[in-house]
Amino acid sequence: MRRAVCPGSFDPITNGHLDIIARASRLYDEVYVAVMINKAKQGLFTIEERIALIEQVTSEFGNVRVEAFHGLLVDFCKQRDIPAIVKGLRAVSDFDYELQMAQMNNGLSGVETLFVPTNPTYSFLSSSLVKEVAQWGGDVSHLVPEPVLRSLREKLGRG
Ligand SMILES: O=C(O)c1ccc2[nH]nc(Br)c2c1
Ligand SMILES: O=C(O)c1ccc2[nH]nc(Br)c2c1
Repeated sequence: MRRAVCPGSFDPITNGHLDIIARASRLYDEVYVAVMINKAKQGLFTIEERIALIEQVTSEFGNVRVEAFHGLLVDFCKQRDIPAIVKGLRAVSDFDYELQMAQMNNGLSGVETLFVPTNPTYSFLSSSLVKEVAQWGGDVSHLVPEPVLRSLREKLGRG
């Protein structure tokens, strides 16, 4: 059983994230989406809301499991026998940090990181930008899945 993990905060999941997860789900038998619990940062969506939204929009793939985690990603991987991390790369600016993390994770545990070039349509996309635009009433309907759009509108009363 070939497993991979797509880690992130997913606050909330965007079409860019969903594209990476969809492509990973076609490459691996089982894909874990690991939602990072970050006590230091109060997100717009709770961990439970993020997990529910991800489960809703990935259920059609049939091989995606969504779980919260805190601490080291390599420990999450070790506990579930996951040898590969799959991450999207939007631009060269992502690469510096991602390379450092990949080398650290591989050094710590042997877990490999595979990079998927994002669909150019989503190169500019991030959760924080979506939240920023939505809270000022901008149209993000083409940037997030429908259930996320509904939740954003409920939370922000706009967008
Ligand atoms: O949600 C995040 O924080 C986040 C960050 C970086 C990311 N790379 N690939 C994916 Br999917 C991804 C998700
Ligand atoms: O949403 C973000 O913050 C974020 C960051 C970095 C990312 N790389 N690839 C993807 Br998809 C991605 C998403």
